[in-house]
Amino acid sequence: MSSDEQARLGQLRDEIDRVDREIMDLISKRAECAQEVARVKMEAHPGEDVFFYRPEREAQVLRRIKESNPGPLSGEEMARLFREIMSACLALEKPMHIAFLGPLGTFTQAAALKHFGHSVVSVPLPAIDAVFREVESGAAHYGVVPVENSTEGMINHTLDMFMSSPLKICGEVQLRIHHHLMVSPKHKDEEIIRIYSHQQSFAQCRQWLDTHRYGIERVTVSSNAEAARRAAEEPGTAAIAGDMAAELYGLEVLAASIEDRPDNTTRFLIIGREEVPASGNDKSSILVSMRNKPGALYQLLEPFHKHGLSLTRIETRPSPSGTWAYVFYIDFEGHVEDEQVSRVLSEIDEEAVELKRLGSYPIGVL
Ligand SMILES: O=C(O)C(=O)C[C@]1(C(=O)O)C=C[C@@H](O)C=C1
Repeated sequence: MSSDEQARLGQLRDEIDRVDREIMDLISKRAECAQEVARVKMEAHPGEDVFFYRPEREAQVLRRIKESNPGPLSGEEMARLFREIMSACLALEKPMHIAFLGPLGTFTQAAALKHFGHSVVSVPLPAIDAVFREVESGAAHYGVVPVENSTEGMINHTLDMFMSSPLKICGEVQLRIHHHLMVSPKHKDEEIIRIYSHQQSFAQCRQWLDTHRYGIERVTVSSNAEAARRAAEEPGTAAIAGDMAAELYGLEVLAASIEDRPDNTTRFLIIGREEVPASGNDKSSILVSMRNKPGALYQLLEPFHKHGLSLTRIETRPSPSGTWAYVFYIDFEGHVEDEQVSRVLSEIDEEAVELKRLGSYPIGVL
């Protein structure tokens, strides 16, 4: 290294050290403000269940950061940094217990960390209904469950849980899903005779498997983290799973991003016990059952058209009790506090056998 280069780097690193100290002082000031916010909330609601996590406020903060970011870091990158700062500030107020479809290393865990940041207590559970129960009982503050995949469609188990659960949808988060074929470095010289994965992951990589690993036995297991765990132990096996599972079980990636569609994305819902106030850019979800008669679907959709509300999804599910002919799961833009939304809902209510409001929540920011 030339002495000129050394001198220049020395100056720049001194500058970086100075900036780091300033950032640290400012983050500490921000954390003290969050602690003060917690005191104010507790004083205002003595003896009550205080909601420290404010999804609408977090969405507003992250949106503002993205919009006002001067660069050169991208808006997404800057928002991710602030996501972690807010997560640490919230943990000072109250550490959040987040239940999710486990085990550790699943895409649902990755979605939970993307949404809440890393300063949370992770509660991996073996099934979607167990996540609902954990939040319903109050053992976890919030839950994270997958609801739809861009390649494979809806996750019906999650939709069906809302028919009986009192929980509300408090948020959504989308995750680009990259699947990798992975093996244990201990067994990598052996011929692969079996591949483990979750049924959804097999479906999302079907064409790649048919082209590149045709004829190898495919064994479906409960999650792709479980697939990675098995591949780590059993010689002659591989797993299809994501980065977190590869890291957790020390597997080596043989073929990366083998999903058939490059835009393969899963949407996850955040479930909780309380309703979320409007954030300024929100979505709502409802379950509606209509009488089995001609024009029922038209009657259901007409108020949305009349009041100019955009539907983002409509799904039909079979009724759990024989009394409902159809159950429609509907997502649309807007918040129940909006006048048009409350008009649409009361018009639907007049025609429906049952209307269940699942919640209004900020449109995913990250
Ligand atoms: O504004 C609040 O209510 C806070 O508690 C502060 C704060 C933050 O760090 O900005 C922390 C947690 C909440 O989820 C939202 C925002």
